[in-house]
Amino acid sequence: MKIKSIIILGIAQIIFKHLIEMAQRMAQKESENHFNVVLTGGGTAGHVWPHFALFEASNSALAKAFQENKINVHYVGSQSGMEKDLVLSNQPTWKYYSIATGKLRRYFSLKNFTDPFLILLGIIQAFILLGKVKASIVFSKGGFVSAPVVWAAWLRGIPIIIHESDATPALATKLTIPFALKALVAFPETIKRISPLFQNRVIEIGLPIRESLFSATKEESQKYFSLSPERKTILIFGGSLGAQSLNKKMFDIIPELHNNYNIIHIVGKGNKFEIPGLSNYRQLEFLNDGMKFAYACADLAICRAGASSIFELAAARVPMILIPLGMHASRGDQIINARIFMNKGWAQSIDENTFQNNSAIQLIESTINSLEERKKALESAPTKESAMKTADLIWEILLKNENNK
Ligand SMILES: CC(=O)N[C@H]1[C@@H](OP(=O)(O)OP(=O)(O)OC[C@H]2O[C@@H](n3ccc(=O)[nH]c3=O)[C@H](O)[C@@H]2O)O[C@H](CO)[C@@H](O)[C@@H]1O
Repeated sequence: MKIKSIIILGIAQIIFKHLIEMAQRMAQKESENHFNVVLTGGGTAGHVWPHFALFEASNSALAKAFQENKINVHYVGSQSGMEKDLVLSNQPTWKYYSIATGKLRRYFSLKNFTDPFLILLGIIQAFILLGKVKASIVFSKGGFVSAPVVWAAWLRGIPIIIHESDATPALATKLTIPFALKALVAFPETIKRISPLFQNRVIEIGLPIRESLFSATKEESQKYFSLSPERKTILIFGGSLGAQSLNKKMFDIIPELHNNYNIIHIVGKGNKFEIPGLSNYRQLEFLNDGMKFAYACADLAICRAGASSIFELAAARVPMILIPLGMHASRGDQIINARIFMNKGWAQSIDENTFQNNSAIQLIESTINSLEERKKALESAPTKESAMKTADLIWEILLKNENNK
């Protein structure tokens, strides 16, 4: 009886030891294979969608690892910026965290006295958060929310990659580049605008574009908007927030354009305006997944010259008339973006003050008469390769960092 108990106890001990070892091995393997990728960027959609593109890049190791649950994605944005809505409504498996944000203005505002404290609070919140989620890497797409996250990541010694979409570096890029391991740029022209001190970390990579944007056909898109397949379609939009002054100019000429064309007009949240009696005119505030239908059925786009919009349109081979946001409301980034696209033959660019009434209609008509030629010129524009290149670079740095631990 005693011998029997000793044998049973012995076997139980062996099984127990084996189970513990197995659990330890699994935990070790889990931590070896698990990365915590932290994404940040916000304010407008151009600072958010490129993140999505990385995880849609088919065949990229990063996207595959994410599908195999080897990557946790954590998004750090603001409490009220549009990044929150876009992430929460489109990415159910990503975790969203908001931090305090403050703006660094180059003009007088009473908020200039309080915002530095918000920025400091944002840095502290981001520092705690990055530790809590055990961040393996930070990828920043710019916007005011991103700088505190990058600074906090630097304090923690986490590798940082930043990306600038525009041809001229934004303030967030200038403030974060000293702390970044790599600074990616969409336009080759941006490189010369970056301080010589940081040139060694700059890589021209293009602009990551979501593959899903190209998943719709013209026919299904015409059905989606209930538009006549007999007519050419003009897509009008002013970036992700809409552009009130551009909308006003368009409202003046839409009744006449409507005689010959289908029109999809994205006016921006809160900018709806009723124009009665136009059966081939569709007015929307913002398109989420629907943007793929807008690109698939557009024969011509009339829009601002935000970087994501113009790279996406070029990739979708949609001829464009660009009306860049002027110096009165920006650092002039869109003017330069538009000029570069125009010089390459990928777009036409016109000053907002010159674009009005009859001359605007003439420009639109003449562009529609030369669509084939313009589409041909667009064949030299980049398509989806940037998302894959960016995702690969992030993956490479993740692995390298893991091996050096
Ligand atoms: C006013 C302002 O600050 N503009 C800047 C901001 O614009 P913003 O981010 O709005 O402009 P972008 O053209 O870069 O991006 C717009 C994005 O919104 C998407 N979209 C648009 C309409 C819609 O209904 N649904 C939708 O998803 C487009 O597909 C595109 O991906 O960031 C850009 C990138 O740094 C800059 O070039 C712009 O100068």
